[in-house]
Amino acid sequence: MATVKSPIIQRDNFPPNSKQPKVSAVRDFPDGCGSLASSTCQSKCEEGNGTRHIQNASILREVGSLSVPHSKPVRIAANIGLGNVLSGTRKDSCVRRDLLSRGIFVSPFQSRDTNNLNLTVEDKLSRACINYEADAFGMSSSTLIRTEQLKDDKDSRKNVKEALNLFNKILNNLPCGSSGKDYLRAARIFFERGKWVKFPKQSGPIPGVQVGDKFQCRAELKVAGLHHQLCRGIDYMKKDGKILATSVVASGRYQNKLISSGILIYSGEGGNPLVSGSKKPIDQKLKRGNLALMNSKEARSLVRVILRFKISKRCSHIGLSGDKLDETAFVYDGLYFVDKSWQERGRFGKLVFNFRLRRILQQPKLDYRKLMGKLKSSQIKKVVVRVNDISQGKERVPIRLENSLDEEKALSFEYITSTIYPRSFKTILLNCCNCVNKCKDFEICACVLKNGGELPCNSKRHNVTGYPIISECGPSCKCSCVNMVTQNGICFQLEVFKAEPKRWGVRSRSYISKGSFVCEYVGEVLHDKEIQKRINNMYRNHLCEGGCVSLLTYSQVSTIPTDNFTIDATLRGNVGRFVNHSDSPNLRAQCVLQDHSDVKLPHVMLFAIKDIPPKQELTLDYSCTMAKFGF
Ligand SMILES: C[S@@+](CC[C@H](N)C(=O)[O-])C[C@H]1O[C@@H](n2cnc3c(N)ncnc32)[C@H](O)[C@@H]1O
Repeated sequence: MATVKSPIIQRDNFPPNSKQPKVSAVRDFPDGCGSLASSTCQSKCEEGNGTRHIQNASILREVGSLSVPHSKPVRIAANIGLGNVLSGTRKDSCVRRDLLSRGIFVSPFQSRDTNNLNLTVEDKLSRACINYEADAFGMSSSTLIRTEQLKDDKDSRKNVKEALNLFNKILNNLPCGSSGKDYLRAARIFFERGKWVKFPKQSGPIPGVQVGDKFQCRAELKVAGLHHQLCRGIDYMKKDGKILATSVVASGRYQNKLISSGILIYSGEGGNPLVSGSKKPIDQKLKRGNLALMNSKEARSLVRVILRFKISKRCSHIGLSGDKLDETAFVYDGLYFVDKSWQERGRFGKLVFNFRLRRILQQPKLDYRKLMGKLKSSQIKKVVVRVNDISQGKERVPIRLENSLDEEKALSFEYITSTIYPRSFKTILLNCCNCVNKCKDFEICACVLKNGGELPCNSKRHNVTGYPIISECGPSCKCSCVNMVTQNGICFQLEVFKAEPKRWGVRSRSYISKGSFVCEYVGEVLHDKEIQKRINNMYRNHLCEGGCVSLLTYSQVSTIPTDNFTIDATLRGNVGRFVNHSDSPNLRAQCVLQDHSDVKLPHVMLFAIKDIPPKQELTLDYSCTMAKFGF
């Protein structure tokens, strides 16, 4: 086992016990200057054609709160004429220092390299960097370029996407929720299924994963093969009897800092009372992750860096004023190598290991300002109004309402969870089956026989029948089988949102897999004559003012002749009343009998006919329904 002595450095700017800002690790520089920004150019650089100021190029950006950087970014390459330095005609001491500090030796012979003659400034610099990095990792430059090309491998990317899709399906089939525990459970199930084997740990790029890829949780990082640890920040593997770091996650729990020039100061693991498992602060030990990073420095091996973005903002809530909205995203920042390590006293006065990681230059740059902007605008900025649960606790899962366009709240109806039948309707209970436990004997089970001798759903509770009307096992059945899919209520995190010009619409915050039960279309069952009366009187003004009515006629969704009844969800209904029409819908209506046996007035249940990714609008084909009443 390697023993590495590292100097203990007491940094003046971080005295023991001093409060240092929490860092989630974000840096910010525009295209073209990020990887070239110097950590050694302090504040000014003299240039041949005038003095240029390089402001704050070396400032440690404290980025825990994802604040916009203090200084304006600088285009150092353009400002100080790197091309001339590389070709040896202009001696800019600042740039030379910068390149040398990165270990890039600018050879005076480079200018005589005939291959270099037609190269642009950037090409020259890239070439110098590739050669340097290839040397550093004991690879030829062509090896390095080949590994880069792997990232474009379409099949690998497809594989990673499929794996993540499956993970999300599992997650969304869990009994609701996307908490940390659910992520862990979903990851366990994902790997237990055996369809996907764990990627063997490897250092360097992961085929199919590209710089800038976003992940919602650590479990997704594991599924993609980027970082195998679900809790720890440093992942490592054994190679030739030594442990080497393969990836690190800068999540903000330790005092990591990202310097604007692609340098991450990564704090070692252990001894932090803020992290579960460590009760009181102690000196960090040179073992596990810390030892792995130390060995990686020696071996000059590549380390993948994943940054965690956390955006916290108060948003306008109804009922819960000033509620905090936290969104997290893990972003793959690319390959780094460890070039320096030291110990210093951390904020709890104990010794911590620090590792300086440098980003490999020959990688796509991340535009952090753009990324942050995107995250903020897509997740937070737009929320004008949010109601946490329009069902007010009546549904198993809260039904959120989000309006990012104006301040309307769409609450002018009564939320009900079961369909209201007309007074004249006489409930005739379904015949129950006598099965015990599961309905297995399809030749005897009365419920299965009503469905043509087949269970209408599979073990995943997905609807698999082509029957126009299905019978579920009812409340008086003695079995406890899967054939009660629609009786458990809504399972997905449905969200009502303002969808101009259709006004309100519905989407899911979680992934819905094909065949899943989404929700019932709940409302008042009324005769069409009564509906027409309402349209002519009660709804008239409402319609004139551009409002919507929510009607679903039985003749539209059922092939069985009905007695002209319609479900009106305009005044009383559930989330189903917000499902809009589409010619290429992702939901379909299925007639279901569960608590009564009247085939003319079944429950109308909405099932997914496609895999539906989160945030995609849920739609149904109901054009004829609207036509019936002249819309
Ligand atoms: C069941 S409601 C759907 C929710 C409705 N958008 C709302 O804001 O309450 C049906 C009404 O929505 C509107 N709508 C539904 N789908 C639409 C579409 N594709 N284009 C325009 N309007 C639509 C029509 O006014 C229709 O009468």
